[in-house]
Amino acid sequence: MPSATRSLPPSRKEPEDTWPPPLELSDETLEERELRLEKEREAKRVSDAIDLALNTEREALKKNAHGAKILLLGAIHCACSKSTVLKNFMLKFSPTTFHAEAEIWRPVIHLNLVRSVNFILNLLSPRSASGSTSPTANSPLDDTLRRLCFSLAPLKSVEMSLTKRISGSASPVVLDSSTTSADSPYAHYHPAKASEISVRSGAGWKGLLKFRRHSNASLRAHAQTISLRLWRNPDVQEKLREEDISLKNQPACTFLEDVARITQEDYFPSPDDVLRARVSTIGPEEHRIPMESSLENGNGKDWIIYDVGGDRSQRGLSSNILDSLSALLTDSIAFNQALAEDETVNRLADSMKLWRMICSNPLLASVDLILLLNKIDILDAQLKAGVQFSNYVTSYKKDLPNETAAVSRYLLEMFTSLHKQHSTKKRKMHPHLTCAIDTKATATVITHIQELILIKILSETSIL
Ligand SMILES: Nc1nc2c(ncn2[C@@H]2O[C@H](COP(=O)(O)OP(=O)(O)OP(=O)(O)O)[C@@H](O)[C@H]2O)c(=O)[nH]1
Ligand SMILES: [Mg+2]
Repeated sequence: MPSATRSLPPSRKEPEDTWPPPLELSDETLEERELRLEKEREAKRVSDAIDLALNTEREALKKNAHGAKILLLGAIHCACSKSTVLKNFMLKFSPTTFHAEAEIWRPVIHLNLVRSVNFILNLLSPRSASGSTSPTANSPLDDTLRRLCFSLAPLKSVEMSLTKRISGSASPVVLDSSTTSADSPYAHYHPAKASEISVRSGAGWKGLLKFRRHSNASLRAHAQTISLRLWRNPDVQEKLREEDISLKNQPACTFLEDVARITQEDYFPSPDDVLRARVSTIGPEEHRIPMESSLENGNGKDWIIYDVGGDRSQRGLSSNILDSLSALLTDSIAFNQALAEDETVNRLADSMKLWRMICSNPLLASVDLILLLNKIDILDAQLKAGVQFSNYVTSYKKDLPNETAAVSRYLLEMFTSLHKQHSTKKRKMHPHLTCAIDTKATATVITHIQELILIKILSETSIL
């Protein structure tokens, strides 16, 4: 028989560190009490071991983890704002680095300007008889324009030397309308078809530009002629209208408005200039964005953005980035343009196809999706200019308003419903309509993305 002794002697106290605090069990025998305490000590040992393991894991995660990993998706060579979105991230999170690098964009901005000028000169020049597609082919160039073309002819070699500096080769990787000869099939400029100077991924091309400040003396010498006699020349503007060319929708071409400012000897590119500067990137890139303010991201870690590139049929995802926390599709709302590589495919339709593929990709099933539909400013300008959205997107009824608010709502509904239909698991998506060259508006969108991602990081590291 077990001892019948029941209550504890009142004088005996539990040690202070006993966990959990003793229960007052007046009918507990001494043996039962010992047994209970042993069980409680064991439970505490297990609980402490779990806490220690969790803390060690949390610390290891904090040490090794990056602030966030983002997979940047978007068609290549579509000028769908991938690089511009990246520049916005850099400006927001790493303003000192952004400003330090601004100088590198100076020759790019000058090249953008020179190419716009040479494109116009190409358009005005008399074409060779064979293969010409220009309406100016048969009309004699008036004397003033001829003299103008002659006086700006040296800019061809300025373009070549800038191209060489930036891409490392005198001829661009891909030719575009501004540099093509008169009988080239590109003699007609079309924004969707215009390929541009391209640089290979990596920071190599920036390295090339870092240490040598290029002289823009030749460009400066022609600044007045470019601005007053060419760009503000009503005949030239008329010619562009006849050809149905809107350079104003090409941010890199809008440097024509700023010739005097950007050709000054001490010109230093502003953030807006850097965002408008255009150089096409080839190949996948990994961008590490250091956080300058640890307050901004909570733990001061670098953010890594993978621009995985891809093509229309397949977007390769490598296994080492599959644990990426978020995927961000950046695309432009190009409802009235065709793909450069296939004239029969509408770019908006292609964007939707890509979005469908991303939503249904099993590898991304658990990844948060963020959608940035860019160039809302161009959409707005086109609708205001009378371009009918319903002519290109036939599911948009003709009696619906041809206005930015209604069209944007419709676009968001289309992308949201594709997400719902094609996601294999239930998850949220975060859509935004943006103008990526508007730094202020984009900063707000990035703050929103940042909050989403930080909540996710914190919950994954069990801090929340
Ligand atoms: N108006 C306007 N222009 C934009 C917007 N986003 C980007 N751009 C401009 O469009 C051009 C192309 O943008 P990028 O960011 O270089 O496009 P990308 O997707 O990196 O293009 P690739 O490197 O060729 O694949 C640049 O001159 C940008 O300044 C926008 O929202 N509105
Ligand atoms: Mg790019």
